[in-house]
Amino acid sequence: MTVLEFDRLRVTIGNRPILREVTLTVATGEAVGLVGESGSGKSMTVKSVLRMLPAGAAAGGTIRLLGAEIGKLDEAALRNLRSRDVAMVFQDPRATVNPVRTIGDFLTEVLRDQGVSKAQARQRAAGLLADVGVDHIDRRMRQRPHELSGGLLQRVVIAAALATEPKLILADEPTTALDVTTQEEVVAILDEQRHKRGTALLFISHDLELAAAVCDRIAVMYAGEIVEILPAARLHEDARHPYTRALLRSRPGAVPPGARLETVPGTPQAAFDAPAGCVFADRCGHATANCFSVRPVLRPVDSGSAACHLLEESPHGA
Ligand SMILES: Nc1ncnc2c1ncn2[C@@H]1O[C@H](COP(=O)(O)OP(=O)(O)OP(=O)(O)O)[C@@H](O)[C@H]1O
Repeated sequence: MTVLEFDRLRVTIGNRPILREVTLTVATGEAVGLVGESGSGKSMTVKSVLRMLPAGAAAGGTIRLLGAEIGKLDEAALRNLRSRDVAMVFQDPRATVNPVRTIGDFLTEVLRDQGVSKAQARQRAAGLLADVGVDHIDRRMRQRPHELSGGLLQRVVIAAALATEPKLILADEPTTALDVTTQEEVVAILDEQRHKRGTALLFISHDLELAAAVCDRIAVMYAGEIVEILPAARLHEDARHPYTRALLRSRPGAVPPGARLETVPGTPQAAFDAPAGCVFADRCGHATANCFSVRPVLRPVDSGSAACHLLEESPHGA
């Protein structure tokens, strides 16, 4: 069953295109990673799901969440989805948790909003903290956010996200603000808990390898478009789009220690000044005249799909 479906999602701000024809699905219990460089449109895609786009933004195409078309929901239905069926985890836990309330109040409030009694809410909150690996639970419940490290606080945010037993978690760079060891621990907790509960996950990251470690499928974004979708387990073997391959070569682990690291040539493009044809054409070492004039669409390639003329049998078929 499909939990979330983007069908040719387009977003513009003023008359600037931000997202162009984003088509992607997330199935029940599936984890999909949305990866790409800064400005590629990952956050805008996620914000579209709960109609949280910035003022002045307009969306086209359709998004279906648990069968409901997002654009057609009234405010009450949207609030229900936000408070019950979909949870969000952002980069900075300190921006999510009220700084003057205790951790216990923060968690029990989420549960009380679901109609759970006060005593039960405290018990469930303690259980959730244990699930995400928080120790000294009684003390933590009495503490305020500034008394907890970033990693610990992000665990609290994950506990709150799990509290409503959502069908889908939207995680936007949930570990970017943390140091590497803490990052791994927090990602492992998210991974373990969503597997245990069968929760679907849309995981936003600029880090391909991190996304591949926790996701079933990876969607690679560039300049407001998805250029490739492939199974995470086949990332290195099956990546075919020149941009995905360039990203993989530019990872620190891709070269032996001391060897010079490759970078993706050129600078990232924004959707609004992308060329008429392929968005990656002017950074691609293999582009032909066709790539600059005709826009490629996602087509099946190996175990996934890619939008690249060079991978098509008939280069003019797009
Ligand atoms: N409030 C806004 N007003 C106008 N343009 C915006 C706004 N927020 C983002 N953009 C533009 O939308 C495009 C996509 O941005 P988005 O934040 O979705 O990228 P991202 O891939 O999530 O990047 P990052 O990893 O840096 O968060 C960028 O070109 C960005 O400059």
